[in-house]
Amino acid sequence: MDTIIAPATAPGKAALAVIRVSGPAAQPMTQTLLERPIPWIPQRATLVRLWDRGEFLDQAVLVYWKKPHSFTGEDVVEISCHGSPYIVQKMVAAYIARGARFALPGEFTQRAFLHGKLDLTQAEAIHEIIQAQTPAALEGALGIHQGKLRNKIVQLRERLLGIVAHLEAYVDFPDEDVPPLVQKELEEALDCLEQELEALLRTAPVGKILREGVVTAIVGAPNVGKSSLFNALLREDRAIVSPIPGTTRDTIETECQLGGFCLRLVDTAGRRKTDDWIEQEGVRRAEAALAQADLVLYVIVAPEPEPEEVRRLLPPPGKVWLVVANKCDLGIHPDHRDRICVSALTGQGLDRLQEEIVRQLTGGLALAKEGWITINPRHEGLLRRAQEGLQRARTAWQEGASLELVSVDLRESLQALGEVIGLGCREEILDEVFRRFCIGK
Ligand SMILES: Nc1nc2c(c(=O)[nH]1)N(C=O)[C@@H](CNc1ccc(C(=O)N[C@@H](CCC(=O)O)C(=O)O)cc1)CN2
Ligand SMILES: Nc1nc2c(ncn2[C@@H]2O[C@H](COP(=O)(O)OP(=O)(O)OP(=O)(O)O)[C@@H](O)[C@H]2O)c(=O)[nH]1
Ligand SMILES: [K+]
Repeated sequence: MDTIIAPATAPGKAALAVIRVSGPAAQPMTQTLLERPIPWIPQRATLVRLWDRGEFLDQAVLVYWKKPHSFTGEDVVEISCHGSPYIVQKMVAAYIARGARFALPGEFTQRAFLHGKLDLTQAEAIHEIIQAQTPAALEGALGIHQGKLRNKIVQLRERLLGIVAHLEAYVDFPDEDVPPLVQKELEEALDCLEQELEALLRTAPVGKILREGVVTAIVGAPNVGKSSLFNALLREDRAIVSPIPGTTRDTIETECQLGGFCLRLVDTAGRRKTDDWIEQEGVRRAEAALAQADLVLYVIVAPEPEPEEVRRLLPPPGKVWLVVANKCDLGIHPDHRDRICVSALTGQGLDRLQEEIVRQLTGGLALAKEGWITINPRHEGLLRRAQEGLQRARTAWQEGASLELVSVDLRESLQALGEVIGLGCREEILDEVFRRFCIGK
């Protein structure tokens, strides 16, 4: 295994910069940079002076982690130097000159995974901890980093393994039928597994919006108060409001936090001035424009009767669609008695709107038991595969197929569950996961 190096802190000027070196040569390479020898006591900070071929580099704090008791499971040296990009560059160059290689993105975490320090869900969670945009996203990522998802998957896998073992015990005795009592027991165990997979799968949509933000569209007829509502929602958490120029398109995206979610108000600025689009281009066009939204706030006016288009527009499936009656300070028409009524002007009802948005986004109580633990798209694909395996096994079982065939399907499920935590994953899949990380992670 070669020795890798990368700065662990972000590029740019800062009080400190941390450089991390991992691999068998971390210690001997560092030795050649030290002004004088040090005792190399693991996990202790040592103040050192570093030199490279007669050039003074910096005074720094060095921490040595001895294999296997390190983040990566290899010998690790961490150098905390002054946060000058030049110092960082020279330090890295000094190690490269001694045979180290600049680490690929995520390579330290990849090595931690390879040495069994983390499973794949925990490794992924490190990236998510860093990327978290909201307290809820962070809470979920920290939970997965602690092993909550891994434990769940390990438990499901062990139960399935038990079922397979039980079944396969009968394979060797083709003349014996599986006793009815055992059959019933196995079927119940499979049912139970399927339900738990289903519960995990249901967290995927929340996971998506926790990780990527909630693409939000505020729509409605002209002058109903869309801009005002937009501003009123932003005021909820002004500190984190930021206009971010879109990276892939020329649109301006504004983010705001709402009840633990990051709302991404996309394209509203551009569309705001031509809001008569409903009349102009018809309902179909309107639905197409909303296609990318996760959350649609359809604004109408509280003191007026329900407009006809509200009945005409069918909420697209898979989206949270809320009709919000604004300007309730001017009165509430009986049509809207059961609606969320707000006043963007006075702030009335905004708390309830916020609660309702969160309630709808989290799908009621679906998350309550697991906290904010949600699966990501990679997990989702694998859990679906696992579920399909179980369903095929059930069908085969009910149609009286041979036990061998049933167990083939169950083993396919086992394989998929294993891949969630990184067991038996192809190399390319692992590379794909880790290359999404930032440098030095
Ligand atoms: N300086 C520093 N800070 C850091 C990290 C790091 O690598 N270096 N981390 C990096 O993400 C996070 C902390 N995570 C870590 C996880 C495991 C080990 C580690 O050395 N584990 C060994 C020893 C355990 C022990 O002595 O109790 C092990 O698991 O064997 C270190 C950091 C955040 N802060
Ligand atoms: N009384 C009252 N007036 C409001 C409220 N919200 C908005 N308004 C007023 O309604 C008018 C239109 O508000 P906007 O926020 O510009 O409405 P809009 O839907 O973005 O309008 P367009 O951009 O023309 O589509 C403004 O004069 C606002 O001050 C409210 O809750 N109560
Ligand atoms: K406006």
